Amino acid sequence: MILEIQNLTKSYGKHMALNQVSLSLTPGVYALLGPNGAGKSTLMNLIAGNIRQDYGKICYDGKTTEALGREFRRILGFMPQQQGLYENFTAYRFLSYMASLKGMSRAKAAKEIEWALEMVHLADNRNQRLGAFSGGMKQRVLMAQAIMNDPEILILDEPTAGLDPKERIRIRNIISEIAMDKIVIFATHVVSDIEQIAKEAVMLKAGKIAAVNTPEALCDMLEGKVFEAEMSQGELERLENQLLIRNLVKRDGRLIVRFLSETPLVGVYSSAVRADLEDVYLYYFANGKGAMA
Ligand SMILES: Nc1ncnc2c1ncn2[C@@H]1O[C@H](COP(=O)(O)OP(=O)(O)OP(=O)(O)O)[C@@H](O)[C@H]1O
Repeated sequence: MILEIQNLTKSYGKHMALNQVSLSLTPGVYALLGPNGAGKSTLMNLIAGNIRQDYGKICYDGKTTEALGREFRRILGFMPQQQGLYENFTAYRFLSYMASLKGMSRAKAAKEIEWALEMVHLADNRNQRLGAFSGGMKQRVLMAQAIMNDPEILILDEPTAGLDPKERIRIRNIISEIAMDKIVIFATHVVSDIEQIAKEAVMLKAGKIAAVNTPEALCDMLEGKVFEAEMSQGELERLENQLLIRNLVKRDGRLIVRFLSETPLVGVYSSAVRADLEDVYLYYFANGKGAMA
């Protein structure tokens, strides 16, 4: 199983949302990280065939997805960003409807719905209306429709958006449980969602791939660029424009500052620390201040 994306390019009018993106994906979870507008949804919608690229191609096991047509759609599960669900439908009716859109027979649909409801822990809520579901339950029912038919490729567009930490963990656990032998693409802004489960992280920035590697290797690349230092408020004010600050903690009137910098500080003792994925995210996509990459 190999999904190859070659030079994928897509513009909306004059705005190039995706610019020559190439990726090679094999079974495992791929985290798609990037700020708002980076092109994550565009990339996922292109793979799912919801929109068409201007240039480039997508191949699955050597054949283009266009040539595969319906055959490709059968092995694909897609969870869109939360949108107006059929609020008056019960969970079961919604899933039956989605199963019929996927062309499943009644008997097959009944089996798949049971399995998917169990997987997302909504078996007891099957007869409740979606309008009465919490945000987390809505996300889980959207995930249920994506995993019906046991897809080989599973695309999840921000499945944890707007969820509390408990629901987020739940979704993450469901993903790791079903990810075996599947190519899973998981878009998120929340680094902690994917830290434990991603085989590789794809850093997407302004429509281009800024980096793609294992979380471990991405952290290795920041060796010697992440520091901690104890400083006074005055020192912080003097230095803050030179630093990309990850966080600050106050201890006994002094500040412990974790920051990214190309070089150690002059005049303040700082020690290099091991980078984590949050640091990597900040390195590529720093909010407010310019990122380093
Ligand atoms: N249908 C459209 N028409 C015009 N511009 C679009 C359309 N869809 C997306 N864009 C633009 O393309 C760029 C990429 O959008 P996209 O939704 O792919 O980003 P994203 O990384 O998924 O963002 P978010 O995290 O906010 O969902 C953005 O600048 C967006 O405004």
